[in-house]
Amino acid sequence: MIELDGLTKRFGNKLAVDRLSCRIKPGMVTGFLGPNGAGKSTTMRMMLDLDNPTSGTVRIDGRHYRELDEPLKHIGALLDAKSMHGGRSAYNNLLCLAQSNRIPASRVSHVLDTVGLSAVAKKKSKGFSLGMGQRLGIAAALLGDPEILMFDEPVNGLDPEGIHWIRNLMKTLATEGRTIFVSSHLMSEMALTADHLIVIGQGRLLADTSMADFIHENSRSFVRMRSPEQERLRDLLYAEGVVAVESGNGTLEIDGEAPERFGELAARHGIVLHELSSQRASLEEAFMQMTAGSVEYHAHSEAEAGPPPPAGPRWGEQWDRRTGSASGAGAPGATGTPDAPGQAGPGAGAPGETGPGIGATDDGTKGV
Ligand SMILES: Nc1ncnc2c1ncn2[C@@H]1O[C@H](COP(=O)(O)OP(=O)(O)OP(=O)(O)O)[C@@H](O)[C@H]1O
Repeated sequence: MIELDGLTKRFGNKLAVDRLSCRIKPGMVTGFLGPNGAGKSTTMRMMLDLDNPTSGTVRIDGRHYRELDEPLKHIGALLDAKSMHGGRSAYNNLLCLAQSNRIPASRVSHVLDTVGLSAVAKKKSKGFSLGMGQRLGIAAALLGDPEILMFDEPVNGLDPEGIHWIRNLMKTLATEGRTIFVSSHLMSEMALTADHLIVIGQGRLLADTSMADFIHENSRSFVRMRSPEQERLRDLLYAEGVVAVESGNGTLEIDGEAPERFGELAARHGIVLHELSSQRASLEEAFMQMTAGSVEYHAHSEAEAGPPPPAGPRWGEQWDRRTGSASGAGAPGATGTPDAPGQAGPGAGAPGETGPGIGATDDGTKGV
């Protein structure tokens, strides 16, 4: 279990994380979502004691990271796959990490096997592809066989087979009762992997809910009908007291209704239908809707912005009414500069730890 209480991080004038409180529970995959610059990485770094909170606390199984005897045995993390020592082999990178955390060397071969890198174990990691680097980072996270695992964008650079593999790995680890916390920008992937979601925007908690509830509460469900006799159909629906909105391409949309009723109605009146379908927004649409007011970095060209939304009342408007949020708000912010010196460094404070801990390599750079 990871517990955040009022976790706050300020970089100069920039409030990166704003009084974040939540529990990340064992036995499930918890997805961590937020637009660019929302504060996800900063939150994860504070969980690993790589950044000092301005205020608030993080507890890992009831204790601060620094109080964990051998941190890698409690929490494993993939934050930055490129942080391994490039001049060392995959095996030696992991061996150094194992030795400095009193983890048996036998675990090195075991985790290399788990991530599918046994064949290249003796190869220098600087020659690794992005996907191989990700796998090596995941191996490092698994090294101490920890109960808590944290992955920041784990599918970056992975091919479809690799994405499938990491998805199953996370689910299996969760089934074993571990706490799995994962951030990703790939919504379709998150929808397939996560059981629970924590969503932040501009450092603040926007949602802490099950995946099913998140999609249900933040997306519009509607029936889509398309007919070569659209006017007749619309008149018929109107006579039945049903509000149908034209949405282009000859389709009509009806909010929150069951399709059976309209199929039967059309059949009774001999109206030909070319489409009758039940629609629900995807996680991606639900996420974009929820975070619309807290997106910091917007695309401004027409091409980037995509086609204009179809006419008629949209579920976004409904959401804005509920929350009072203004869609599309937020000026482009400044890109961050490195944190001030003096923050908790690699493997900071772990009692008796002589080498790198989580988040550190022995050359002092951030690692896993
Ligand atoms: N070391 C730093 N110094 C100053 N500002 C920083 C620093 N690190 C992060 N920031 C700022 O804090 C905010 C949160 O950044 P963070 O990297 O945590 O967001 P994120 O949600 O992980 O973004 P992304 O999805 O783009 O990776 C951003 O506005 C960022 O510019």
